[in-house]
Amino acid sequence: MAFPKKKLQGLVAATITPMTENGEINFSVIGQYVDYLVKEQGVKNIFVNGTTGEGLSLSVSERRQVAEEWVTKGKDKLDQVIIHVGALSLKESQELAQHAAEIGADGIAVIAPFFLKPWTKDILINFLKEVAAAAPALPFYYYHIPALTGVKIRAEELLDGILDKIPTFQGLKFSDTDLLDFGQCVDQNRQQQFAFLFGVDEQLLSALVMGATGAVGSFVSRDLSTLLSN
Ligand SMILES: CC(=O)N[C@@H]([C@@H](O)[C@H](O)[C@H](O)CO)[C@@H](O)CC(=O)C(=O)O
Repeated sequence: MAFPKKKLQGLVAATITPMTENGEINFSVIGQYVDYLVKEQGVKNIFVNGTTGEGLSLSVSERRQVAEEWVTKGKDKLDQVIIHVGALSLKESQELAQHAAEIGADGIAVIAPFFLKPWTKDILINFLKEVAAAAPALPFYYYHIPALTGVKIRAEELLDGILDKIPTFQGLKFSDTDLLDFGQCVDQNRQQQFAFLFGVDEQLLSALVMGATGAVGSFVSRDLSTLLSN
């Protein structure tokens, strides 16, 4: 069991998935990418196969290979590698979660299924719970991004009692502009020590004031990492 694990906080880089001109994944540059993030940007946590990484446009096989390459190249250089394993198919999501555990990732994140959508909190939680159970030793993060999934269940509602359903739940990647919802998530879960990772770069300062413990974003810079480490 990996718990308790070091809390995921500060700046988390949402990595792009490098491609060749032919549309194949360019694995050969991932090692350089790790060095760039660590040495040039001062960032040691990454979020792989998310929105920026276009995980949902990759095949399951590609997602597995990309995840593995980041974990391998990040070994002894990165602090935490979080793999987004959300998918429309529960089985694919579970396969990716299990794979993330096998390769030694530090956590998994999952978005809500976005075609046949969960229409209640309980339906969504049940989906997330099944995915989390496929990797019972890995910290689990819910990736709330209603503008893209169309699943508008408020994060604050989802978090209420979540540990009873998902014991590995460690935090929230909040990619929405509803700061009232975000503030209520933070306020109502202070005792739980969850990670509250904000995902809308343009509103990060406001989110920090409201209690964000970190940020997952595509715009990373040394200035931001300094800000977040203070
Ligand atoms: C929708 C989207 O791409 N959001 C970005 C932001 O960093 C975004 O690029 C930024 O706020 C500019 O709009 C990240 O939250 C994405 C992200 O963390 C991910 O790749 O999963």
